[in-house]
Amino acid sequence: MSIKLGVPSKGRLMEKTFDWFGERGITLGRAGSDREYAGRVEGIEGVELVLLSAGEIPRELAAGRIHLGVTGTDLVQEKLANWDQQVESLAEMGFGHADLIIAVPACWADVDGLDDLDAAAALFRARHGFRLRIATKYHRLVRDFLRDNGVADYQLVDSQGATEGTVANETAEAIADITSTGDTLRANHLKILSDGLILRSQATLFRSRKAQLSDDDRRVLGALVERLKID
Ligand SMILES: Nc1ncnc2c1ncn2[C@@H]1O[C@H](COP(=O)(O)OP(=O)(O)OP(=O)(O)O)[C@@H](O)[C@H]1O
Ligand SMILES: O=P(O)(O)OC[C@H]1O[C@H](OP(=O)(O)OP(=O)(O)O)[C@H](O)[C@@H]1O
Repeated sequence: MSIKLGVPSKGRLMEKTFDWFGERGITLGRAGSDREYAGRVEGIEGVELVLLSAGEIPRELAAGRIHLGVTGTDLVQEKLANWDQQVESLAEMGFGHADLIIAVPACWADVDGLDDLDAAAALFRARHGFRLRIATKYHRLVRDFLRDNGVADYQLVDSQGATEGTVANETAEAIADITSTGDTLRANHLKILSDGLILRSQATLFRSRKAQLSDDDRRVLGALVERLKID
């Protein structure tokens, strides 16, 4: 047996994760070409690298198929009910920062915060006969946040990408999505609600609370955590 470490298989998160481990003396890399999803680990024995979609890492951790995994806090909290019972956050890694926010058309002069959104939603329903639509892929986080903030008269519509475009395309009136520079929101004439921050996310190293560990695995995990200087 060995400790399985799940890392995003492409893009910004993968490269920065490789750098983060590299700075701590553990070299991660692809086994072969850029297209190959097998990984290699140098600098520690008994650790196996598994390259996965960032969006699948939460589920793999919760199922216990990987012992450790790197992904965004947004994806863990969205995809796992009672996420902290299934995984433990070991280290915030200082990259992949993104804020999950609610945004509305910049031209909605009367809507600044959630109370205004609630009022606009009631008006919208009375006028159009259906609920104001909020496009998102973060259904759990958005539903919980709006419930906790007393906004009820809306419906979520699923958007798995290019979410900011749904307002111009008239498939939604508002959106909930992640932003980092704010460029995509500005380009699509959207503004963030003044109290519309749902979650601050960053890349995080998680440990599965569900994965089985042999005595050897426990030793390797202890050594790895020590090497990564995690308290
Ligand atoms: N513009 C951004 N700036 C910083 N972090 C971002 C940005 N966009 C996404 N992220 C973060 O990266 C993670 C998502 O990465 P990625 O887009 O590779 O995942 P995914 O779309 O679920 O993966 P896949 O397409 O392989 O299923 C999330 O945790 C998110 O918060
Ligand atoms: O604030 P910004 O720096 O402009 O970044 C925000 C954008 O980045 C993400 O999209 P991504 O590139 O992952 O594509 P997606 O639309 O497929 O989610 C996110 O969904 C926003 O659209």
